[in-house]
Amino acid sequence: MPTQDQIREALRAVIDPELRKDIVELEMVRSIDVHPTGVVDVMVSLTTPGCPIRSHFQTGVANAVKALDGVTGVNVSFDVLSDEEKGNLQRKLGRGGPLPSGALAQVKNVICVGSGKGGVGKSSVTANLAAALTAEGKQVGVLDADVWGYSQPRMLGLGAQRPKVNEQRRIVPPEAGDGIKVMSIGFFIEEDAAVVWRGPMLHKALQQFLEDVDWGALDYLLVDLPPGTGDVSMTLAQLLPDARFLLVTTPQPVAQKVARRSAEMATKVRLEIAGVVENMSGFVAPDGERYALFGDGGGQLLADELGVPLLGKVPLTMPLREQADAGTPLVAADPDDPAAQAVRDVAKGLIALTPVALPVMQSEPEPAGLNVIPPRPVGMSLPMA
Ligand SMILES: Nc1ncnc2c1ncn2[C@@H]1O[C@H](COP(=O)(O)OP(=O)(O)OP(=O)(O)O)[C@@H](O)[C@H]1O
Repeated sequence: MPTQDQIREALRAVIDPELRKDIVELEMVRSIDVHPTGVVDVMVSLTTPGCPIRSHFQTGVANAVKALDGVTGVNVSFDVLSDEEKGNLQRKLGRGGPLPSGALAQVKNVICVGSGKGGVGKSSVTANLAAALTAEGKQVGVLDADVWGYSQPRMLGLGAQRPKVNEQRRIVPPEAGDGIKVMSIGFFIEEDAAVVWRGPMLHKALQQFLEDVDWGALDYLLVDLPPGTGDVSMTLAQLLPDARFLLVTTPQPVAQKVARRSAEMATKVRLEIAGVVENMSGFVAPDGERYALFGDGGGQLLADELGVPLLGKVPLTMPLREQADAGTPLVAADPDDPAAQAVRDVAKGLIALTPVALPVMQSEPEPAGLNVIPPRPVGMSLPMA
């Protein structure tokens, strides 16, 4: 059976990726209890209750302790450093200013919006959902991670913007509509220029969007993923372990099958699936008549298969497309349009699903052998105004 000291020593392997020091040195290990059965309880103190890297700590601690001889199980729980402890930590780190808790430290919920295939309206749903959440009084950011088919700047009316850098050397996201903070690769390259980068370069760009952008306090950060299950989704899953996944599909059974692959990917990388949105769910003619152009029921089928809620069925309406092209989401321009109403329902459903506060959590032991902390490559430099 390991002693407390041996466990503490093993926990030096768990690094806070933002402060770049191990959790023992940072005095974030609140308590260690070793039970005669070989079960070890570890409590870790976070700098902020909404700490986006919480599950990294959870996995890291579980793996580090489980590797010790005689350990039969690990329970990881969390609390938050007191103001005094944070002050001590600040002094220890030799910083006068506030604790650098990461660009996402004040982001309460990260929702990745994905789809199995392109063209199902994932970007339109994202832009309108951002407007709908804003209308519900939430603070919202949109990260356009659809690096090859970025469309958020256009859909949110920010086409020609160039982000600036503030005094803290953070990128300031341009704001759309009622204060929706937006970041997109589209801000950094010439219009219609093909984005040829991939692999590590992409990873760094996304990382910079997450870590070096001054997102500030947000209730929701919506991430518009590229279609499918490629590199970007995997990278983001690694960088955003606490994100949840919102799956957009169309009513056809074919689309639903493809979307399920995305869901499987999300599950594999341990992203929780929040729900399904069925888009292009019938065409509503100007006289209000509904025609099921793409069939019916695909969204519900997918939601049932995944055991998650169908959060909305967004019909095809011309104004949704027109407003996207004009740069004002339909939800903001005409909240009573049937498609806008459906997206507003999705927003309400999402809010209802979202835990409000983060109490002290008790977690199940994690399986061993997982990647604990994502690599933190040196930041790449994006051209800025
Ligand atoms: N409910 C809808 N009613 C009318 N038009 C829609 C609807 N949803 C999406 N569209 C239109 O369909 C086209 C594709 O939508 P969008 O770009 O949002 O899809 P996407 O899944 O994000 O595509 P990609 O994967 O290529 O990024 C756009 O022209 C958009 O305006």
